[in-house]
Amino acid sequence: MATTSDERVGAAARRVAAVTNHLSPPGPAPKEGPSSVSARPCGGGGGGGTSMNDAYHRIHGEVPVHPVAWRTADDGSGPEFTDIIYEKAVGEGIAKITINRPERRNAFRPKTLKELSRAFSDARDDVSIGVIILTGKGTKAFCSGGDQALRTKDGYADPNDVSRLNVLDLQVQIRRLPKPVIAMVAGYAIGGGHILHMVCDLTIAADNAIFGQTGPKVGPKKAREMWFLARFYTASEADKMGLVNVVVPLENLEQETIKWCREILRNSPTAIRVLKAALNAVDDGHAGLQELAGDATLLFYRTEEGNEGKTAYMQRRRPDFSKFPRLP
Ligand SMILES: CC(C)(COP(=O)(O)OP(=O)(O)OC[C@H]1O[C@@H](n2cnc3c(N)ncnc32)[C@H](O)[C@@H]1OP(=O)(O)O)[C@@H](O)C(=O)NCCC(=O)NCCSC(=O)c1cc(O)c2ccccc2c1O
Repeated sequence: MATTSDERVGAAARRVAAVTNHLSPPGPAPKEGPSSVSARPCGGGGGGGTSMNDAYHRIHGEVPVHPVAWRTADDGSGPEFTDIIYEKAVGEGIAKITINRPERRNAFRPKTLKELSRAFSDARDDVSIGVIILTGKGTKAFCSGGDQALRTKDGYADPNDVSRLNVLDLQVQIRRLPKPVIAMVAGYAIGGGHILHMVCDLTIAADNAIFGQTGPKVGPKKAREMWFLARFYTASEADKMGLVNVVVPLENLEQETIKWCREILRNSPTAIRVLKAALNAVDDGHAGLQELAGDATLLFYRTEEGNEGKTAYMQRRRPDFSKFPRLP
């Protein structure tokens, strides 16, 4: 039977209303904090915006933007940190790792990298932590790369130590860490410091950020331009070439970063873990696939079906997989 266009529009409107009613909570929108902003950006840039009256917002409420209370953290595995500040937010799943060498524009020396590695490892193992912020002390620099005073012909070395390019291990550690790492960038991100923000999952840049030299994530022509000409680029230019996620006024940098963390923390940790591995797998070749396959194994270990294999082995019997469906 033919339907008129009015009937079709009416039916579509009824379907939308039914879905909306189904999703709407009975009461007013939940409030999570003393002050809040929209959880989904309105318009480009992702920098927040006004509240929207859609189903997502009615159910999830606003993302709070009140400041976090930081407490000093320690991995308990070695000497006290000197080159970094390691903190965790009280009552929230956020860790913050700050390179603390502002007098050197937060250049990293091998000691800095060892401490960074310890902190990232602790944040990874802490199941209460869901997002990690990497930043630099002060507003002048995120990180100016390797400490040139400690550069040798074989890499970088602290006095009496062996030279090597030890930042490469940290890059891999961040890349493979199954939790989002957000670079919170004010001031310079140069050389090895630029690569550090590139290997983070997201970058929130202050409007005073300056980027120099790049990894493979911008278009290949732009990457070559950055490497061959060694120019510096402003936050707004970096934004245009997709090098950062959002640019915010310097005074709002931490507030905006925390808001992104809180928004991420509302989502499934397992989904985020697998998504990070899947997004990296394209560029990381076999190492990326190994990580993704490892995540599939982890999911399998957590199933009844996975447990049957282990239980049968421990009980010296054949495993019985007959009750598990062979899904199409
Ligand atoms: C970052 C700057 C553009 C900032 O300029 P600004 O004018 O604001 O500040 P100053 O230049 O006056 O610096 C203040 C103070 O800090 C010292 N300093 C700054 N950066 C470094 C540094 N990287 N190492 C050592 N010291 C630094 C500076 O000397 C001043 O000290 P005073 O005693 O004079 O007060 C500008 O500072 C700048 O251009 N910095 C150098 C940037 C640089 O060359 N970075 C190294 C790039 S290469 C790299 O990082 C790297 C490391 C690796 O481990 C790799 C491993 C494998 C592959 C590649 C690697 C790699 O590329």
